[in-house]
Amino acid sequence: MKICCIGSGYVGLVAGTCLADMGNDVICVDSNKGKIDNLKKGIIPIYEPGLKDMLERNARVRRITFTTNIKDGIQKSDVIFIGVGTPSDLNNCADISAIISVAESIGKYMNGYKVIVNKSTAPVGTLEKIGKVVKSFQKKAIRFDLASNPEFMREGEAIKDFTNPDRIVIGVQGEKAKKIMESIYNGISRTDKPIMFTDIRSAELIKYASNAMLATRISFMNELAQLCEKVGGDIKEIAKGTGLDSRIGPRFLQAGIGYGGSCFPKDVNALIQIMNENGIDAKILTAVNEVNEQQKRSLFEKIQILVPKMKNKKIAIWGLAFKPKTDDMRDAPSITLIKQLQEAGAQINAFDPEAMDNAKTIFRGIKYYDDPYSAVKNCDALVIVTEWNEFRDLDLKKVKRLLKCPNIVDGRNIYEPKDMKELGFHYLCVGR
Ligand SMILES: NC(=O)c1ccc[n+]([C@@H]2O[C@H](COP(=O)([O-])OP(=O)(O)OC[C@H]3O[C@@H](n4cnc5c(N)ncnc54)[C@H](O)[C@@H]3O)[C@@H](O)[C@H]2O)c1
Ligand SMILES: O=c1ccn([C@@H]2O[C@H](COP(=O)(O)OP(=O)(O)O[C@H]3O[C@H](CO)[C@@H](O)[C@H](O)[C@H]3O)[C@@H](O)[C@H]2O)c(=O)[nH]1
Repeated sequence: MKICCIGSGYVGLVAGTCLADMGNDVICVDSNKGKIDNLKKGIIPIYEPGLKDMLERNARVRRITFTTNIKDGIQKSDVIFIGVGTPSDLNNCADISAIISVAESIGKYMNGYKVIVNKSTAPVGTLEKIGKVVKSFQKKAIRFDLASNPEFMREGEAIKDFTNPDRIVIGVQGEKAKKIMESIYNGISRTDKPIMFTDIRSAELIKYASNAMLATRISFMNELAQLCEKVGGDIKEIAKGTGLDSRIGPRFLQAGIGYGGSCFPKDVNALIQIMNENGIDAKILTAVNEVNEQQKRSLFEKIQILVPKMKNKKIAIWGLAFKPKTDDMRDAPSITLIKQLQEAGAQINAFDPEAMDNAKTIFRGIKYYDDPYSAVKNCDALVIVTEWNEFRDLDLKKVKRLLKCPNIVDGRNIYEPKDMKELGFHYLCVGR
């Protein structure tokens, strides 16, 4: 199948590369010339395990190519995947202007039947808008079909999630487009993963419902963690004990410093706005959001317990990315924390295995270090913000020797409170 992926960000690039690896001919289009120039040279704009190898393998045989020429991409393809960004606008609604601009180009340049597939997360009704815009920009009537195929990949696990997903959701009308979509995902469906065909509006809502449900679980556990800190109890034991109920399941029950990233915060907000616009008071999701904001701020309050006067104190931070195995800083809880620390007059020493280059575009006045040990030297406290695996096995006796004061605030519960006490740390974590 000849496929064009418009938007070569996280989703477009990972989906495009995997689709090429499944035997399709893929053209990746992006309006950002610098990004495309780099991709042509094999420079990948994101850190995603496994992506570089897969991309190189497919680029070598030209199964995947890159261009800024959207007309070319559209005309040479049978199926067009839209994967452009849908950031929050000033009212916290999803801004779909990039999708609409792509729809205009598709209408203008299409030269034969196409299946137009939206992969970007967008409000219910967006696919119908895309259809109207495409039609209104056509010079003569050319048939096309529409599909909503939301993407559920997680950053850091994106290749695995795309090639071995729990489900593939496709909202589509018409047998022809359904067959084409089925054949694209044949490689995946053969491994017994179900393709769920549904109506277009349900497909659009399934995406928001999934992210909002997961965010709800996290906020619920974070609120319970606050209770544990008042009355005793260990939130990790509570997650384990409740997660053993097969109706609940163990995943996405980790209390921490609040959810971040390019999806949960913006998608929860967008669903709240969609509900409000339709006269529904989004009580649950409003609370999910509020608990998350509170949880992000709570880390600073814990540091203050150990370091009451923050002015000119040195605080080491391990982990800046919103989660491990990515260099993505979008809506990372580290941004809230570092702002609070800097306002209180603290100096920041930071280390992250992958996200420091991106962090440098966000923060001012921070010192970056090449390894976790150098970052803690002479600091008044160490704060664990992202649970990179490499932080779990470090020499904590060495960390204690290097710190000026043996204070650790562990926002991700990666260590055991009992072990830390035995090692002589003043150790605060979340809900235990
Ligand atoms: N990041 C994720 O893990 C993830 C997972 C599932 C779904 N999503 C959703 O997928 C969509 C894309 O997310 P992302 O993280 O890949 O975004 P991104 O910001 O990383 O990438 C979007 C890309 O689209 C390009 N673009 C914007 N307007 C364009 C235009 N008119 N023509 C061509 N290119 C254009 C940008 O230059 C950018 O490279 C969003 O709706 C997001 O919510 C993201
Ligand atoms: O038990 C948990 C699990 C996650 N998180 C936090 O939640 C955020 C999101 O994590 P995760 O879902 O792993 O990362 P994303 O890459 O943002 O993926 C989410 O958002 C994507 C974009 O919509 C979807 O495609 C994915 O299915 C969905 O998991 C991060 O800040 C995590 O630290 C917790 O605090 N506790």
